[in-house]
Amino acid sequence: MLELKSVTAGYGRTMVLDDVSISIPAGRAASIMGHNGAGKTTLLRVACGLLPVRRGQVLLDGEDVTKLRPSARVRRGLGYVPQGQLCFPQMTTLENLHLISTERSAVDSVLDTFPALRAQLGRRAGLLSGGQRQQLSIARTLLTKPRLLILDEPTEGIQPNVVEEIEQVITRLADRGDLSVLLVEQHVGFALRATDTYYVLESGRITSSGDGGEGAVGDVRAAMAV
Ligand SMILES: Nc1ncnc2c1ncn2[C@@H]1O[C@H](COP(=O)(O)OP(=O)(O)OP(=O)(O)O)[C@@H](O)[C@H]1O
Repeated sequence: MLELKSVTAGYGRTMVLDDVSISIPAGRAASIMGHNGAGKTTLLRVACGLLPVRRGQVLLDGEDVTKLRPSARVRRGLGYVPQGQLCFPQMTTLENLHLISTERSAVDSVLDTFPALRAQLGRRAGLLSGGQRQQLSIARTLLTKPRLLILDEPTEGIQPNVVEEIEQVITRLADRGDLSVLLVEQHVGFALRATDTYYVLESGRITSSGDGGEGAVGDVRAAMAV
C-alpha cells in the first residue's frame, strides 16, 4: 500500500532523512519509533506529499506518487492525522465532523468507533479534553474514508488515564484489516502491540526493523539506546 524507497529529504540544504526505505502492505500496520528530532514527522510529511524528496520514491498501491500533491494522494486513499489534535475550537464536535461529511451513515459509523464523542456532539471542540479532541481529529480523518491512515504521535499531550482509550481505538483500527496504518509513537509498548512491523529511525536512518508485538520491546529499546 505505502512504500518509501531510498528516500532522502530535508529542509533547505540540510538533509534529515538519509536513504530511508519502509513498506506497509495493504491492511497492515507499521510503527516508526525514534528519539526527538530523529526525523519521524519529516518521514510522514514526505509520505503525505507535504515535503518533496531529494532522492528516492514514494509509492501508493504500487503507483509512483513522488511528484503528486497532498490532495492527489488524499484522493488515492491517504488520511493524515498530524500532531496536535487539529480541529476548529469554536465549532461543535458535530460541526467539525460535518465539515468533512454530512453523510449520516458515515458520521454514525465514526461515532461507533468513538462512542465517547456521542455525548459531546453539541459541545465546542475547544472545550473538549485533549483525549476527546484527539478522537475528533482521528474521526474527521476517517470520514474521508482513507485506506491508509497516518498518525503522528496520537497519545502526545494526552492525560495518562485517557492514553489507554486512544490506544484501544488505534489498535482496533489497525486490526480492521481493510485499513493500512502508519503510526509514529513514543510509547514503545503500545506502538508494538498495535502494529505488525516496526522501524526505528535514528538521525534520519532506519537502524532497526522487525515484526511488531510485545516480544519486540527489548529489541526496540536496545536499538533506541545505541
Ligand atoms: N520546517 C523545518 N525547517 C527546518 N528544519 C526542520 C523543520 N522541521 C523539522 N526540522 C528539523 O528536522 C529534524 C527532524 O525533525 P522531525 O520533526 O522530523 O523529528 P521527529 O523525530 O518527528 O521529532 P519529535 O519526536 O520531537 O517530534 C530536526 O533536526 C528538526 O529541527
